[in-house]
Amino acid sequence: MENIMGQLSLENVSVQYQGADSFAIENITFTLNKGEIVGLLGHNGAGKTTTLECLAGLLQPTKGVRKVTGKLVYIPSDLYLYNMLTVEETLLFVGRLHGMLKKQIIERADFLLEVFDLSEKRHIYTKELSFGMKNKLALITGLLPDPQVLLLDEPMTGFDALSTKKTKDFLLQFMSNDKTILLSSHRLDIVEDLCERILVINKGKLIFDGDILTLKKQQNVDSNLESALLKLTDPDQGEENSLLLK
Ligand SMILES: Nc1ncnc2c1ncn2[C@@H]1O[C@H](COP(=O)(O)OP(=O)(O)OP(=O)(O)O)[C@@H](O)[C@H]1O
Repeated sequence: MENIMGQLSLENVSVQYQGADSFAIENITFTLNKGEIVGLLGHNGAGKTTTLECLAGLLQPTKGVRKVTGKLVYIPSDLYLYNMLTVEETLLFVGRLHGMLKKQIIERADFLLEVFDLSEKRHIYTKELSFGMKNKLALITGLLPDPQVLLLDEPMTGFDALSTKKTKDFLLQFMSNDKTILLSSHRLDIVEDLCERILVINKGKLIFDGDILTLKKQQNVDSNLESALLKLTDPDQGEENSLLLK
């Protein structure tokens, strides 16, 4: 891989958790290029979070190599927020961890709080936010340092319809600045709206890497990503599925 900012890859990566008798993910290989927004799909326990944590550098692969260039931010699905900090204090704290100046943090926070309709909550303790608002703040903490690579695990859980629409629009706008996003979600409507390319993990193995349209064509499904995905991950089709990997 050339040293292009915003590129990331896993090469033959396997992870076996301590005490486990099998791999959580096995022999995973893919590259994401600058400017791509890619969906990471799979059933519960398939290995999506393990893959994201590997890319984020939080988990050391048992085997294989991880390569990332550029500033990367990972927002887990259950990001811990300090209860006794206000929304603004949380952003000042996170911004400082990223080496940002106070003026920079406040400017960017003003902008992002406005985008995500949280301006009125800036002096509220995080413990007083609703579930959806906490998840919005988690996403804002990720966007605050303007990373080149964003890894998102179920980023819009608890968002209402308008917030989901605004967030999708914002992420597409964010992408036009040549960012790279890997988005893990069970919300297939969100994935279809944002991503052309998807990675599908099934029982720890990458069984599809390609365009959503290609998957639908291969599975003989006209319009519905859910049906195509269910056909792909149907255990009875396991043999055929391994042939679909590009
Ligand atoms: N800390 C851990 N220790 C041991 N096993 C783990 C650990 N974290 C995850 N696993 C196991 O690794 C496998 C993959 O889990 P992972 O969390 O990556 O799945 P996922 O695709 O993100 O699932 P979900 O959609 O439910 O969030 C599962 O079998 C899970 O039980």
